[in-house]
Amino acid sequence: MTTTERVALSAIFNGRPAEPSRMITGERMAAVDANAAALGVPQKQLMESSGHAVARAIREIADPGARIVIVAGRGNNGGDAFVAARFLDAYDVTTLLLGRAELIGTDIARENWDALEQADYDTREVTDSSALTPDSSAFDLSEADVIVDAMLGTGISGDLREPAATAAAAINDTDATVLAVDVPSGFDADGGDHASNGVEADHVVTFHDTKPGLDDLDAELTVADIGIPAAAERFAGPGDVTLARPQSRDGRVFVIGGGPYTGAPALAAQAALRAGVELSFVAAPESVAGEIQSYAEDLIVQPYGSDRLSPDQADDLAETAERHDDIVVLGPGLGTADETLEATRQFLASYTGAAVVDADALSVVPEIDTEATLVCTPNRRELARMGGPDTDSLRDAVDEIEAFAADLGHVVLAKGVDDVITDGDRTRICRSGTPGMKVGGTGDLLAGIVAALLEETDPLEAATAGAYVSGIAGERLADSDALGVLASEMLDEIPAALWGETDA
Ligand SMILES: NC(=O)C1=CN([C@@H]2O[C@H](COP(=O)(O)OP(=O)(O)OC[C@H]3O[C@@H](n4cnc5c(N)ncnc54)[C@H](O)[C@@H]3O)[C@@H](O)[C@H]2O)[C@@H](O)CC1
Ligand SMILES: [K+]
Repeated sequence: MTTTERVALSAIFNGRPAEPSRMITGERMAAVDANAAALGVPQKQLMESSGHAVARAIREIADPGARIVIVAGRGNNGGDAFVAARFLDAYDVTTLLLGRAELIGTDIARENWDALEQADYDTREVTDSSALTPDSSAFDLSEADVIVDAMLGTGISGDLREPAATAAAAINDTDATVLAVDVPSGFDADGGDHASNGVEADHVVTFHDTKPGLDDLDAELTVADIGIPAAAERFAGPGDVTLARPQSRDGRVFVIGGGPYTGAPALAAQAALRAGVELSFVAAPESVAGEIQSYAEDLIVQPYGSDRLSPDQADDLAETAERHDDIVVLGPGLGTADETLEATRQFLASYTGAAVVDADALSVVPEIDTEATLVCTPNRRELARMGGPDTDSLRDAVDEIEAFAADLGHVVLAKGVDDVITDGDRTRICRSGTPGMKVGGTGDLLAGIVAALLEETDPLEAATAGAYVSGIAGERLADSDALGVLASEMLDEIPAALWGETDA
């Protein structure tokens, strides 16, 4: 079947006009799901939609009265199928759970299992997967017209382990039509690989968007709309934080800043430490190194012999950052002296690693060809000076900012009341924060947080999560009408904003 036919088929199932769907990884899907929950659409509601979509697909391929066997795992993929069973009263349905019901892994899947039991549906726990093999008399899978594969969804990677492996072999052995829920069990929705011992499906009903690699399988694919609001993808939320949250204390941030100003590099470097990096370095002129160090004993300040950054230091700094695989923050407090701007040009021309570019260093980015991976963090004024739109409301200028980022070839995090984060293709808006955060130093904080998150994830995700976390750090300090927040106070709130409950 061609992609166009698949899209057309999915339109029939969804009852909406065919439109080419985008691709989403399983990991990002979980983030969008968490964002939806924070917007008031809880996952149990999405599970209900998913189950309903599976039932609709079954009605397309099997006549009433047909024998349907659901083989479910103990995760949410199984939960979707428990829901589907309730929509299939016109069929002869048996739901098999691989394992014991007490071990169902999530509340929402368990609640849907309990509902089946209490409503007297035909449910069975399979504690010994050999019960499913063809020579077993315990359960005859071969009687099924349709087998629903709801063992494993987007929560897995690698070859199937037992009992799923035996069950998959038994399913593949039958002549029944196999319909997979979300992905065929064994399919890695992040990498697009299919385990060699995975389920071979004839139909796949996947949710929200197709997943990488699904289109290449020899199966009929339906993409079902399950009612996730577009805002769950568009607006930064707690799911974005989960994606970018550091899992271990790791990595080094290298702030190149200071000269005319000293607070800015110190704030950026401290924010990176608060956001999980192991070491935070500041390369700064000798004349101000002591002052920067005096703000925080946690920083490692590396002085160079001049009053301000100049081309003499550029190659050395790029070489040092690359040797240690540092994430660079370029710009805080550097000033706009000609020789400093020349030094930032030279640095970016030779540097090939990752960097957050902020403040005075931003103006050179449009003129420079660089192999570095950059996240540029302009405020309104800096964005206009770089050649982007000049606007009061970044949100109204989203399309222009997106086009600007596409042209620039780097991720842009434009800072305003609502931040706009874009790589020129994918674009997000961040609404967290308080009016009081319109104070000196919060931009430096954000640069440091994004740098730390770049250790963990890709530039767009790091910038999105960084913007959200910085806003939550501000919200934690003050009611939205309190205008006295200080960036230095926000530092202490970063860990809770990043690792605490962010969806309250
Ligand atoms: N994310 C979303 O937006 C939604 C997800 N839903 C469903 O939830 C599913 C994801 O659910 P879960 O995250 O609970 O994960 P799964 O239901 O995919 O299962 C995860 C379980 O598989 C086990 N596992 C991992 N690797 C394995 C391997 N190689 N062999 C055997 N077992 C393995 C893990 O221990 C874990 O218990 C989706 O595929 C979809 O069906 C839907 O309910 C609706 C919304
Ligand atoms: K599945």
